[in-house]
Amino acid sequence: MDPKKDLAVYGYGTVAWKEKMEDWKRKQNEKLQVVKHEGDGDGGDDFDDSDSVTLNFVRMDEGRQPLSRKLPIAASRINPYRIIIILRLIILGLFFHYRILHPVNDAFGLWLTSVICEIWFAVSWILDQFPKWHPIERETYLDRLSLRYEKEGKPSELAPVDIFVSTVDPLKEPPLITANTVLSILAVDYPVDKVACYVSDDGAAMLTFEALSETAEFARKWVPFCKKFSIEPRAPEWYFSQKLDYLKDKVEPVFVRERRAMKREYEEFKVRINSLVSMAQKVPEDGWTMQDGTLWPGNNVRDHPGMIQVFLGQNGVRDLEGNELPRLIYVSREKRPGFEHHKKAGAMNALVRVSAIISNAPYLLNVDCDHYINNSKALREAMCFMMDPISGKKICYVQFPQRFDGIDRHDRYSNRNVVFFDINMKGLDGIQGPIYVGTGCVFRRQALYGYNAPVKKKPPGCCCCFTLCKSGRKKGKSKSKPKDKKNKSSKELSTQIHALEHIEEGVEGVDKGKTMVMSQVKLEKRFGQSPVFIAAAVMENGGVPRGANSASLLKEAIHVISCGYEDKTEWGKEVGWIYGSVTEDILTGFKMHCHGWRSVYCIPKRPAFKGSAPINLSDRLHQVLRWALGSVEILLSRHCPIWYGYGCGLKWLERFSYINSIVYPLTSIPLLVYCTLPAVCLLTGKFIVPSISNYASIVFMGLFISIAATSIMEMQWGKVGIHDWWRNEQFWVIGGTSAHLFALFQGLLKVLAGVNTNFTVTSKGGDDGEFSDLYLFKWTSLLIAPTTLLILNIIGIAVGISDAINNGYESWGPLFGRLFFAMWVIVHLYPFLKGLMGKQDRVPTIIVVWAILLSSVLSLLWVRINPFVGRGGLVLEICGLNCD
Ligand SMILES: O=c1ccn([C@@H]2O[C@H](COP(=O)(O)OP(=O)(O)O[C@H]3O[C@H](CO)[C@@H](O)[C@H](O)[C@H]3O)[C@@H](O)[C@H]2O)c(=O)[nH]1
Ligand SMILES: [Mn+2]
Repeated sequence: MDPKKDLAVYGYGTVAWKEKMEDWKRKQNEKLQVVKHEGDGDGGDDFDDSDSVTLNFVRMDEGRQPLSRKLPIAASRINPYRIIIILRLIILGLFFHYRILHPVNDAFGLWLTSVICEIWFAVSWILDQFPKWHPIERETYLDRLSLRYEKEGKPSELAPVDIFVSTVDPLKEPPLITANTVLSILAVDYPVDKVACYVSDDGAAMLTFEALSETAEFARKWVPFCKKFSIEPRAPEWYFSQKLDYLKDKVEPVFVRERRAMKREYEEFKVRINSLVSMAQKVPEDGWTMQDGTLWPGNNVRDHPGMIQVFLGQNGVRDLEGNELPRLIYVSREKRPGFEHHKKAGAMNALVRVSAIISNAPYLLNVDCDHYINNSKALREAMCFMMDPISGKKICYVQFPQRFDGIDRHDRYSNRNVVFFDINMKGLDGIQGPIYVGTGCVFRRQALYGYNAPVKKKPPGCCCCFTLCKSGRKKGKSKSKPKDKKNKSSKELSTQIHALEHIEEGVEGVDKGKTMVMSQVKLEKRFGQSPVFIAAAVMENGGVPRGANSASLLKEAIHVISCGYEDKTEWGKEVGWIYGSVTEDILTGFKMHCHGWRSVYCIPKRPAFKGSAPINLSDRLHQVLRWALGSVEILLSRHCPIWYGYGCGLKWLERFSYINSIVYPLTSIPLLVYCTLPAVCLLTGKFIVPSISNYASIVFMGLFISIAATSIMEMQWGKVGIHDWWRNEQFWVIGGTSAHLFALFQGLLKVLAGVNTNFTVTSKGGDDGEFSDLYLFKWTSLLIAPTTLLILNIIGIAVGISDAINNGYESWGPLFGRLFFAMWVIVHLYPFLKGLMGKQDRVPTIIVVWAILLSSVLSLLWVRINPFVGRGGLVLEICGLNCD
């Protein structure tokens, strides 16, 4: 807490005031102690009026404290880290100075190629490094949240949240997994009337529909059980598979009994779901029919009407204990041939609109169907930021890290992504906030509508305003008189982003003034032709407009999920999830940061959400292929962060990071080249550096050490283990030489030839055995490049060593560098090699054939052409030194 700023905000303007307050607080505390003590003494509830007033004061005071706090990384950790970064930068300069002035005379091509690669690596290092300059962590105070918003005897004032679950293919995303996610949502620790769960079914599958119906029924037993015994996690599959001895600390017998009964109930539920799944295996000739005999409207996945079904939260359905349940709503948006549906982003936007009509909560949480709530207080954690009266207003979303279940112990393919989630994202949080990663993220609804972040304004009831802000003063006027718009200074106007020029003042004052300012026509152009949706969209604090009956609302809800609804509107361009990339997440978050919002990274001790990840090599490569492809799509689009959105709220280090997250597929080319160099060197006996001087070896060593040192220090402040770090390094090479490379070409194809990109959903393993999936092998052309690299380098090593044996003692010295270089490639590709071998320690023949073919062709070509070996004319003699 910054006393100068934050205290002023709370109305304690001066330091003297603050001291007085502290003094008062201390006295009150002492008094409270006494009261408590006496209370204990005569066993009594004999608080008199003044005592309870005191108690309330203390509570009120606590309730007024900020709901969260920034924890900067300790200076003793971060300062040495920064020094090393600067040193590394200087050494890098010296390194290039040397490299460029010392070409290899007899292998000029080799030298030039390697230097070009190194320059690219250096650039991408800078893009990656500097956003980590000022990492922070955060702490939340859930008790203060509750003191402030859940006053005893009054209805809870916590803000409502609409929760979105996306699912598309019940075969790859088993209904049991989706059901678990939904159950964990329905049982979340939050007032039930403030939670609504929307499940988007992009596959229009009757299986999903029926599984959801079963889930709703089971929730009536499951939810009261969770709440009664405060169990964690509230996804039954994961709760019951926890390997802990719940009988150890002599738990209540009631609990033991009910747990056993519940476990049986869950088993039965599972049987029902599984039988639904097995029934869904073979499609009847004339399509599916529902239980009441009518044809399932979604029989044609690409051509079906919009469907909405409210499962819970209406008609007085209650749980077994008679309590209300959160709402549960099934939504499958309309699909027609000839209409682009925009994959997940499109599905999310449909949900944004449906939910605006049905519940219109001011906050949204979105999760993938496999990301269940692992910490039932997750929503409260997010609210500690969003509902903070001072800092909350500027926050567009609270992102939680993705954590995973069911990953092999060694995390062979770096599925956990720990380096990204625990180092890079913390770094970003210190700038303008983490990027959005597609799941486990709580949004402010208004931020999704494409508004600008609010500008700082005078806090209400504060005598000593800490900033003077133009817009804050002007607002009062512009509300009453739209004409005043012209008076706005042009500077202020220029900070507004093009698409929003006609919208006054961002989010604030939506309730009161905006409807008047913005004409209905403009709103319709922006949000589409639904008066009900528009009425909901302009309400800053959510809530459903009064006087609407549910039948007409449902009709409107169907209207807003129709396939043509978004035509000629700003959906996907300025509003909602942004279209144009299969990694819609990066783009959507980027747009918000461009509007000046900040996001927050929240890492509760108990992970808030958990999901699954593909653990076999082929699926994993396809996943990173999709991610990289999404990045290339952004790179080549108008939203490319290199060009887009200057003069708006995006901070430059934040921009660096966005640039980094979309140009990384380009690194695959220099990486591939660099990984073939050692083999080339070994085969030709040349090297990328001339035999080096003492000075050069010091620079090289320095670079090496500084690289190691920055990594080690990052691991320290990020609390990442060496193992996770190393997996990340390895996968950087594996992904870089395969998936990223492919993505680059596919992305170019898309732009040049208009080939459409697919969203290949990753299959979420069912509950089958222990990591059997890890050894699953599926042939994919993604495997060719890394395999070739591996074989080339192995051949290189063999050739190099046999050469040295032939040529005697002296040739071992220079060989050393080359061997080291080649080994560097091989150890990075090692997990890949393991993946190729599958379980039986045998590489599938097709790969061996391909790889041997390719590498021998390359080696032969090599001998014929030999382009890197120096050609007299080209040799530059710049330094004139003859080092040996
Ligand atoms: O047409 C589609 C395609 C996908 N999805 C949903 O998108 C989600 C993510 O798909 P998944 O195959 O699990 O992708 P991952 O690579 O695991 O997902 C990460 O990366 C994606 C971006 O590529 C983000 O959308 C995800 O939120 C993020 O978890 C799933 O819930 C799908 O049901 C749809 O709703 N409609
Ligand atoms: Mn996933």
